[in-house]
Amino acid sequence: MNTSGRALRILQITDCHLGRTGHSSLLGMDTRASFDSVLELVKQNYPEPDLVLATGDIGQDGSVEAYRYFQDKMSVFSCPVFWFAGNHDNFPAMLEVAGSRGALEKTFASGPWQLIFLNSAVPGKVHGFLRPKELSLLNRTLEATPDKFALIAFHHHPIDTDCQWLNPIGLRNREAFFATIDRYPQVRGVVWGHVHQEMDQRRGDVRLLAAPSTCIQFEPRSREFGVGRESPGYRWLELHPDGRIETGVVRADHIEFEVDMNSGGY
Ligand SMILES: Nc1ncnc2c1ncn2[C@@H]1O[C@@H]2COP(=O)(O)O[C@H]2[C@H]1O
Repeated sequence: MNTSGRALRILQITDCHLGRTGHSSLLGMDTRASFDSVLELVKQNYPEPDLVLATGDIGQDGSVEAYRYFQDKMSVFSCPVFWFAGNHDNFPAMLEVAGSRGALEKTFASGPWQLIFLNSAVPGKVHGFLRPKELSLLNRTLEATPDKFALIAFHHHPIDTDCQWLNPIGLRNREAFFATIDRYPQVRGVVWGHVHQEMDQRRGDVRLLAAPSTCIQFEPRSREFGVGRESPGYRWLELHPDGRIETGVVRADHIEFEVDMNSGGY
């Protein structure tokens, strides 16, 4: 592997839950306003990523307008922006707005790194599942690129969280996913959204990472659904030429957001 050169800088934004109009909200939070605040923060702290990765639940109501809003906002970045579906998304509407597969491509290679984006959404369901087609793409790509480090992204969590209520709605066939990546020592990271909170764990040499939502947060360590007090935010990742991943989460702590803290779900 070529271990010289600089790191590939990635911005991960996730679970934006954007709606059809400027008045759309989730549990009382204005999701366009919180998304805009997170992007303001990105502009100040991480203005020139090499790639933006939006890991699902970009829209809340499946409307074309929500994806248009997202796409317009992404035009501030001069780098490639990749997005894929979560359980709340509407793939045909995403495709209509994207105009071509461009932003919805499944793989991207840069220097010593190979990125693979999978669709874990199951129509009409909240939980995730990687269909044989997705696992086969994963397997094929990893087999073809043994000389590149790999980062894999999809929407649903492939490991349990410390929130009991979230565990049944993660990736259901996680064993098949891990059985696949265990055959490829070049895999260095897996990133996802869905859990509306930060996670950073390891499984051997593989970093397992989740990012906060750009809108409401879920309360960590809770048996039942609970809204978290933390602010919306984003994750940055730097993929180094020697296979190391540096990463962190930044939150919009300076802004007051309205959210219904007593909600029992949505
Ligand atoms: N009280 C609840 N109990 C279980 N699941 C819930 C509850 N409220 C919402 N959900 C679902 O859990 C999902 C977690 O993330 P999503 O934003 O995908 O959408 C959420 C809802 O579909």
